[in-house]
Amino acid sequence: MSTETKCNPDLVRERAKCTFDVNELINLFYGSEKATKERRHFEDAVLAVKELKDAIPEEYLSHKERYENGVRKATILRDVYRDYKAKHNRDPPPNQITKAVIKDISPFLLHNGMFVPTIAGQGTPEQQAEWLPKAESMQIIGTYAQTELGHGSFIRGLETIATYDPKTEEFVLNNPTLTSFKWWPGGLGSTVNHCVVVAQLYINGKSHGIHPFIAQIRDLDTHKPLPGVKVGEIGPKMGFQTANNGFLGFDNFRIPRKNMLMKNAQVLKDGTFVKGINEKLTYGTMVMVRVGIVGDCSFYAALAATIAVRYSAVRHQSHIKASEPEAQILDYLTQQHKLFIAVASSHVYRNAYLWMEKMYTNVMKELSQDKQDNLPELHATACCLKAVCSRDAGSLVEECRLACGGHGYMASSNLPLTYGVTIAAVTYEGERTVLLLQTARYLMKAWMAALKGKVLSPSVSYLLNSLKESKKPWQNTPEGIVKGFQHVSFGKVKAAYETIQKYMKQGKDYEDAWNLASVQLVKASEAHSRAILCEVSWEAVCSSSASPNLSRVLQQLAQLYLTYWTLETSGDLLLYSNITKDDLIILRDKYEELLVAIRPNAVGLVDGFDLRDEILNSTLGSYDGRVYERLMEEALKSPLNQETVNSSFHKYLKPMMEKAKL
Ligand SMILES: CC(C)(COP(=O)(O)OP(=O)(O)OC[C@H]1O[C@@H](n2cnc3c(N)ncnc32)[C@H](O)[C@@H]1OP(=O)(O)O)[C@@H](O)C(=O)NCCC(=O)NCCSC(=O)/C=C/CC(=O)O
Ligand SMILES: Cc1cc2nc3c(=O)[nH]c(=O)nc-3n(C[C@H](O)[C@H](O)[C@H](O)COP(=O)(O)OP(=O)(O)OC[C@H]3O[C@@H](n4cnc5c(N)ncnc54)[C@H](O)[C@@H]3O)c2cc1C
Repeated sequence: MSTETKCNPDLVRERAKCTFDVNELINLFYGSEKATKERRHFEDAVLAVKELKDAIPEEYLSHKERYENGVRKATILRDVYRDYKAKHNRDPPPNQITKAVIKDISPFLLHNGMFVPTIAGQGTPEQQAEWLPKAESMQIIGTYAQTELGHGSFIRGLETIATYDPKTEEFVLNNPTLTSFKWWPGGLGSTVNHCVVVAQLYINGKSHGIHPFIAQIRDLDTHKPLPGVKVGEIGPKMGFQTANNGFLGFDNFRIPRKNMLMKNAQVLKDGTFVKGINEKLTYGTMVMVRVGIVGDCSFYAALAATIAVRYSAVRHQSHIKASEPEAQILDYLTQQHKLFIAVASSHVYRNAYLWMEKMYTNVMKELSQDKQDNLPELHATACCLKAVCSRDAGSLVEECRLACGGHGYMASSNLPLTYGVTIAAVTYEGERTVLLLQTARYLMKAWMAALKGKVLSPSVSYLLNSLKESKKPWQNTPEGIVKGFQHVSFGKVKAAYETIQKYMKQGKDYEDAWNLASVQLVKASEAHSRAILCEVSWEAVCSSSASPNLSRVLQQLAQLYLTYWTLETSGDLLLYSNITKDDLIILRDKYEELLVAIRPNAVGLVDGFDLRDEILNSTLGSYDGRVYERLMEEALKSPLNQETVNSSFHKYLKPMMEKAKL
């Protein structure tokens, strides 16, 4: 990081005000002092590679150049990872340095994030032995090709067909319609030579549902599509420009029988289909990635908050009091209201991610012993937390962007790109509403079990408690607020269930009643997520090992999150809990007190995310606060500023002006 001496004086003053040890926060956030050291060491190693530095900002490159530059850097980055592993005999520590290098999304994202994990999670030991070493060493490059032009959410409706031919012991892949073409997979456009293809399995004319197959689609030497493969790139998007999303269709393309990933279901040589213990295990990679997305949301909220808080400390505009100099915009309570929730939410998502990761690891361990009891809870929880955190994180990033005024609209602030990337997670890996409805299915089942007095899984056990206990008077404490959110969830789950029952009594069948109640069902899932986020994050803060100085600030942040959402959803709380108008007024005042209490530590808190300038990649957010200098330096990089007079003057403007004289 830059030295204090070169810093903008406002930031120096802000840092001097901080009441806790920033290094302690960094170590707590990333797990330990050792983890911080290792992460920084790895980031240093990456940033020392000269070839990874861009000559001009990516925005000035064409679509094609941007992709090619992305691949170039992704391959260099991959070498750094390999060298680290060879030297240290372990993978590099978790880090976000790809953001400093690729800036947008790596064309290898799907290779590392879904191709390799699907082989590991869905392949037999023999299949793993065949493909994992090649994939991990990048002898082959892959993606996860599931979504099609016609179907993304409803994967049982996928149209890609894999027909087993017992004579040759091969599967024949076909995309019989335009809508059956794979559409979206990252890296598919021009990068990968292999993919996991999710296709409908047919044996002797009988359908056996969707399964994952490994297909080599390009020649390893020439990179040309193999005969029977039609593949290409889908074009520019709102973000993900360097992710190289592509399309793919097969025409009687044959792959050997061993290319069906058979850890779960199997096809024997003679065409006998052997069912797996649970067909939903085929969806396993998606569950893993949804858990990871909660962690990504923490990162994106931290990144946007760091940029916007530092900028707000440096930016002066207008007066709070006419007699005083222009105020730092961070001193306006409205600005604190916009920004501190992003800081607080990043911590909440981080704690929720760590909690989910534990649940995921436990369930995976249980599944390896053929125990599936906790899989539905994992699926339901990953669905709703992914859905709620990604939507909230997108809104927080956008709010941070807006909070930077006009400069937040500059690409060089990195907030527009960050918004494009963050908001994509609302859709990919399961569209928000669709995932919330998955959780609602689970909540309805849990509710029916609660009505029968059955024991419920831990994440929904509050439904049973709320059913048994009479509603207690509201308590304006963090624990009281957590209970309040559980009451809201309880109330919404109950109301959605009763709405379904009402429609069924009116003669509707269950599916129609479900559709008619689905707005309520989605709201019930959201409320359930909020209750989890509040409970998990408050418990994490209470049990943390932080020093008293840091603990005080972390508790303030957690309380800010709880109070913010109490005020945002006060209507729900008035409907479903014993909160009163007076309680809400007390909490409104408390919320304002929290903003004021957090204000002196705002810069220290974002320094505590330890995101270096290269990762922030922002004119507004750098550690030294040289905002105006950087804005000008970046503007001067525009190709339009490399010439005094642009040729369009002679071609168009001058003739127009001369015509106008006639
Ligand atoms: C919406 C889905 C889950 C519906 O699937 P479907 O087979 O139609 O299931 P049902 O709705 O009928 O539910 C049956 C039953 O199964 C349970 N279940 C569903 N999924 C899982 C699961 N993963 N694990 C465990 N159990 C599961 C469900 O709860 C039901 O249980 P009941 O007891 O109530 O009967 C499905 O179609 C789906 O997942 N859709 C989303 C598609 C998606 O996420 N695609 C991602 C593509 S890859 C991508 O986007 C990559 C992005 C880039 C990046 O990551 O960076
Ligand atoms: C940036 C990005 C990267 C991606 N990368 C990949 C990849 O690498 N590999 C891959 O396979 N896929 C990828 N995808 C595809 C992604 O997984 C799908 O777009 C996603 O699952 C949503 O599916 P859909 O597009 O079919 O949306 P749709 O399902 O068509 O959604 C459209 C609308 O219909 C509603 N809707 C749909 N079904 C229901 C229902 N049952 N009940 C109520 N409402 C419903 C939705 O709520 C939404 O409002 C990517 C997508 C994006 C944006």
